[in-house]
Amino acid sequence: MSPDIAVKICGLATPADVAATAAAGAVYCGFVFFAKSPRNISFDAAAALAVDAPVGLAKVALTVNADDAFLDALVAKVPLDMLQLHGSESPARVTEVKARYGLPVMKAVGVADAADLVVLDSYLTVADQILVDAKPPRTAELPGGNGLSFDWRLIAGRRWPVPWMLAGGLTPDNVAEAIRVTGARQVDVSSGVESAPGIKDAHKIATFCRAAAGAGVRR
Ligand SMILES: O=C(O)c1ccccc1NCC(=O)[C@H](O)[C@H](O)COP(=O)(O)O
Repeated sequence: MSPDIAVKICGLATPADVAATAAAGAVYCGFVFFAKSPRNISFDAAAALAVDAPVGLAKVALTVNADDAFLDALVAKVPLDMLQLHGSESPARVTEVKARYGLPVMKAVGVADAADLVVLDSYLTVADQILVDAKPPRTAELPGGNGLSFDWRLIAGRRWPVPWMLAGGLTPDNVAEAIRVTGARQVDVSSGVESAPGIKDAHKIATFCRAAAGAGVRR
């Protein structure tokens, strides 16, 4: 697979998910720690997956407005390469988390309109990466992983001074177009590579990664 586009497969729950993600050439795998999510896993389960993950597959922990006690326990138990903050954490909280754990932090920002890009800007000096995701509907149970896209034209031609990842409603069928419109070099997917909520599909993971790599080659 071309290293031109880095893929993150989020919401892994089983050794087979990790194996499929690595075999497909993804660069990152994500573990969700959010009780309401169908993808939520325990620290023990994540630790077992992370310890057995192939070298080179970056392990990302996704949390939502987690406090220090939660993050202390997570980081003590699970070997991680990055923390993904997917709630309403402020720039000051991102700074605190980076300093406390010494891990790179990716801040997720929900985008629905141009005003959200102003919010995004406020994280550029504090986060190591930005996850540019679809803003969840007000009624959504989950702040992410809803399989919804935003209007990619909102960020067409935008460039930021830190690495960023496109997310939200990506699928094997639309990821190439999403990359073409936005110029993303990294993409993140969860529900688009599932057969049911929380159940990853190895064939969809492979097809998604191939489609992303193909889009990178054509850029
Ligand atoms: O995936 C979840 O269940 C989840 C729960 C709580 C916060 C965030 C969550 N997922 C965030 C992700 O990183 C997803 O990959 C991203 O939002 C894209 O999701 P999807 O639209 O399903 O591909």
